Amino acid sequence: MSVALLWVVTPHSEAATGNVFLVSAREGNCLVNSSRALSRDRSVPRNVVVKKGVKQKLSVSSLNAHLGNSCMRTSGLERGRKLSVLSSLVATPAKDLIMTSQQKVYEVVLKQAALVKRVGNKEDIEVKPDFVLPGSLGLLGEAYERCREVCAEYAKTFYLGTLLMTPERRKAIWAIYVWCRRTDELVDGPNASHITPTALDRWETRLEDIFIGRPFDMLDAALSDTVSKFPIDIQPFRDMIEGMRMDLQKSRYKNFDELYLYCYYVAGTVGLMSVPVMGIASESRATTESVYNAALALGIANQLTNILRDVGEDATRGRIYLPQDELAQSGLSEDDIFAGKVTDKWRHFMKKQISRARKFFDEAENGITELSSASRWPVWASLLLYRQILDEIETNDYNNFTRRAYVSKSKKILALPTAYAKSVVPPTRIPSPIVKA
Ligand SMILES: CC(C)=CCC/C(C)=C/CC/C(C)=C/CC/C(C)=C/[C@@H]1[C@@H](COP(=O)(O)OP(=O)(O)O)[C@]1(C)CC/C=C(\C)CC/C=C(\C)CCC=C(C)C
Repeated sequence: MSVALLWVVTPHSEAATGNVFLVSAREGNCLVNSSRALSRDRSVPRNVVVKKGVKQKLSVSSLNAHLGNSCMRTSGLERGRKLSVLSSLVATPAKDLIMTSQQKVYEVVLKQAALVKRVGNKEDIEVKPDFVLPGSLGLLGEAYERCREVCAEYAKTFYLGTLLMTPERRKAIWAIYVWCRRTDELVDGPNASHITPTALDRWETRLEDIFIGRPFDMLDAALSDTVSKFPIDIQPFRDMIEGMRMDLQKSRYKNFDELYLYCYYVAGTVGLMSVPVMGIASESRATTESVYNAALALGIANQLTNILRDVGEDATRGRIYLPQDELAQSGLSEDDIFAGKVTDKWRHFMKKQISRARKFFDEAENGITELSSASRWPVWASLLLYRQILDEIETNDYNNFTRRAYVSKSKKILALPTAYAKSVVPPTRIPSPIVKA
């Protein structure tokens, strides 16, 4: 993965403003809001303030490099390791035995949908204006600007799509994107070999701090502001970190149930984080749950596609993100994957995997139409572009061992007007079996 150079702000002076006191905890970009009075209660207004600093050229991975240092001295370490989604979802071991990963994840979907229903998710969501303290004028704006730059650098097409969204929504999506990208970089970036479960625990502590309005650095501050404005729950963020833990510990998946859970953790979560920002169209008659389910499906579809594209590359790292029982059913062994020979058995296996990924894309499609109008185009574009990777694997005669399936620039450009045409289709108006409760 390429590592783009980014401009980030490094605080260089301490600033005390009202009851919010920002301290540069070390030379790096560590922001600590010392106001312990800040409540966990989401109804209490939280001020996210970032400190003015000098610009320094850094990479995304170097932004995470301080994870092992003193900035993590704060309370979170004492809080101990967080419970995994499984333990939070499954009340009893007996229940654990009978629930599939899809059922467990669906409980998260219901929880997220309920939150949005409670808070309300009108298309014209009223976003609170930035609360700017004297001396911090525009710093939040600067934080979002850094997020915009990361997004524009790493995800060009998607970034263009976000420009169609309302300014508040697009800023929020950039902030979420940056947090996801940094989280992924922990286990997938150049410093990945140094990442330990403890480092991920610290990252989770930092996440908790973001949600209580105590951002550690500039980029965290943007997310802190975002989660104070939109009905976004912390669970999908925690779950993404859980996915990174899984990646550290596990390199084989017994069956699709195990793989599904991994895909939820690292990608389905992105869908759940994004919908509260994107908004559901006010005229939509679909249930909130069904829209969240579609968002989850798009994340799963993207991740399955990603896995199928990268089989060869992952194998060189000793990783096989494929259901082992299905490999065996097709008469394939691990050695066949490491040998990397395209055989009829492999083609047969791949056809089944591609067909499953396409089903998840199909499931996502209906949900996109229910999103607020300005959010539909970037999501359609992302679906069409990612789904084409599956077509390219077929074009490569299923050689995903030594050939990377890639969608040409011209095909990408062609997909954009198609995405636009799909995005102008209005949401369902007639009540359907999945009408809002
Ligand atoms: C419009 C849109 C796509 C919004 C999502 C924006 C967002 C917050 C993206 C974060 C993506 C990210 C960096 C995730 C970290 C984990 C990860 C890397 C997941 C893989 C993404 C692909 O990234 P890439 O091709 O760069 O992979 P490499 O790192 O190079 O290997 C994933 C495959 C998952 C991405 C998942 C999504 C984009 C979920 C999309 C779902 C929605 C936006 C919900 C839409 C709503 C409905 C109702 C369908």
